[in-house]
Amino acid sequence: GDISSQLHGGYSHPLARSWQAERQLTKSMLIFPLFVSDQPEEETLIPSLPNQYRRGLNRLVPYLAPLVAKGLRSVILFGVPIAPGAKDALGTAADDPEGPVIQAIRVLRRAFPDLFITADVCLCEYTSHGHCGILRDDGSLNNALSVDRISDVAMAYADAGAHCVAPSDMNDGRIRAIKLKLIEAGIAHQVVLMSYAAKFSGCLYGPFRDAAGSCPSFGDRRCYQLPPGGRGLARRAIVRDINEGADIIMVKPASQYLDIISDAKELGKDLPVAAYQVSGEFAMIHAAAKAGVFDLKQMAFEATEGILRAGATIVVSYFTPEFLDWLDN
Ligand SMILES: NCC[C@H](CC(=O)O)[C@@H](CN)CCC(=O)O
Ligand SMILES: [Zn+2]
Repeated sequence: GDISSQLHGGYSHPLARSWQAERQLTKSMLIFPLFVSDQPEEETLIPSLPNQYRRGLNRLVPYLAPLVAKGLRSVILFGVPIAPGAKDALGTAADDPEGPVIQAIRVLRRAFPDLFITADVCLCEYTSHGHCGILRDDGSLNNALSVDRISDVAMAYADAGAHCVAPSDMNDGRIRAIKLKLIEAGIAHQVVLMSYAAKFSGCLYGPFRDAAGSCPSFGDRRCYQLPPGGRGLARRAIVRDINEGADIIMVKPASQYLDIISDAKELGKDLPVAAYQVSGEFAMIHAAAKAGVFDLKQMAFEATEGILRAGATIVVSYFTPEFLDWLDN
């Protein structure tokens, strides 16, 4: 055929094939989620989330030290208060100075000075009703009270030393509220604000909710997480959060929402875009590999490289420990 129809030569060698990718997965792109329990000695496997554990404060440093030595650069912390009576309608335990997240921030900052510590900011792990905010009597979210509470919790984590706060609540206006409080406190210059800007309601969070005990006690999150079909709504939420001061835009889940990641990169071309490969995606890959559908490592790479191809340069991934080994050889 004519010259322009010949493409095979351009990817005829493994290195030439790798050159076709705009973005290559590196260890520094990975953020590793950690479930921190309020029981200091706990180390409990989470059955629905392969190889993931709920760990108490005293178990974190021994677990992370070898990972940091292998090149772990960043973690995101999720507090799991399992002490009886820890939960109430306001999620009071979320910013308890003796609570799991604030204590873990302090311990990890001391133990691993170079580790980038992100604190997830939400109330669902701490509220008796399991929703990501404060409710009205009719069960709907009270936006003003929720935004004020979420931004207070973000400030508590920033004050404790978190390098980054990442509100995963999806209340309207929480990015602006957090940014304003950071500015008022004079620390806006030293805290990264990562917004879960386009976070969709769906069926992919089950294993996380098992791990974090964060299932809503009634109803669902459809009135505040985005409807899976809402591409325009996601674009509007992304633009809104960029304008409210987000430093990083996150899309979640990832593989079922690659178009949204691509939109986020188009709308936020001057910001880093993150994507969260959520618990359901992770568990699905493990289950399929166990069922013999494909090789686990190959699929972990294929799914993650697809997330990068869509435009993400930061990936929240439960595969992080494996990638620290896989990316070395
Ligand atoms: N704050 C919401 C937590 C939310 C799950 C949920 O909607 O319950 C995600 C954590 N940010 C789940 C993450 C995951 O499934 O891995
Ligand atoms: Zn939540």
